[in-house]
Amino acid sequence: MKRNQTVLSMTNISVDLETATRKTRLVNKVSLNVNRGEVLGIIGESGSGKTMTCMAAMGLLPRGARVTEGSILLDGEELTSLSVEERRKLRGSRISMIMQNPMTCFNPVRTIGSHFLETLGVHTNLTAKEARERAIHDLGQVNLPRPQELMRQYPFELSGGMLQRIMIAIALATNAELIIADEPTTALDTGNQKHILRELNRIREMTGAAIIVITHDLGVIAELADQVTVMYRGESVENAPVKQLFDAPAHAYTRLLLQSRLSMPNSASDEVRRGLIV
Ligand SMILES: Nc1ncnc2c1ncn2[C@@H]1O[C@H](COP(=O)(O)OP(=O)(O)OP(=O)(O)O)[C@@H](O)[C@H]1O
Repeated sequence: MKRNQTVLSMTNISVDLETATRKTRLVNKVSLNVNRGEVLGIIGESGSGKTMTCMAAMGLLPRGARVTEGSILLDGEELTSLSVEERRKLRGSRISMIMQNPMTCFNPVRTIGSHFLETLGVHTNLTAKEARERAIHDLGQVNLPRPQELMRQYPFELSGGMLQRIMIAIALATNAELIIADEPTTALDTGNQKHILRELNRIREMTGAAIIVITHDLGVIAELADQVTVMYRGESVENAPVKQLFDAPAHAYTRLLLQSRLSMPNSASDEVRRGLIV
């Protein structure tokens, strides 16, 4: 697969939420592409539809919400016509998700090793011994100390930053083609934010995975993204290469977003942002 090959292509995707009394459009005709080895950043204010767009790609929309129009292609394969079971199989194997709050993604009564081995057992053909070796290797790859010991630990014994890195290691071990990271750095302190950004960057270089990063943080976009989609009220108002977005934002909302974030203090990537924008 070549670097510029499209991994995920969403065209005119709409998501509607239907209740007994009314129908609300959460995502309106959004189109986006992400290529192999590239990072697409999705930015926009709270409630603008960033997560729902990605959940549509994952096949994980909340109850009552569904994709009502458009196409979602993963390596050219249409996902909207797959069954629930077929979509489930894609998650964890070809598509991996890194959640904002990793604590909620791990079962508190199971060890890290047990989570890892279950995922590898379901999504790869590795033997139990190979899976264990792979898990230990990939935990080391994301710079986690003492991976053997980690395999025996429980989620509550670890920090949010470590759990984020474990999720990245699981994505690495399953060779996911597409990784969706929803606010991967929001809950972390500055040091851990930097680690996560570095790991995501390394993964796309090492594996060629396509990565979508949902974020409020323009510093994260500046550091990581190749392409950016700006969302506003359920719509994608601008799609642009990262440099173009910062140098010559085309949409009024993007300009507003850049201005408001420039005047906002603090964030792990402030220095990056300053370097790029000021
Ligand atoms: N579980 C849910 N059930 C129904 N509607 C939802 C659910 N989660 C979000 N929504 C609605 O979908 C719309 C888009 O929300 P979404 O979570 O995609 O926004 P977002 O841009 O990701 O926001 P944030 O940055 O706060 O996560 C909003 O109107 C929101 O109220």
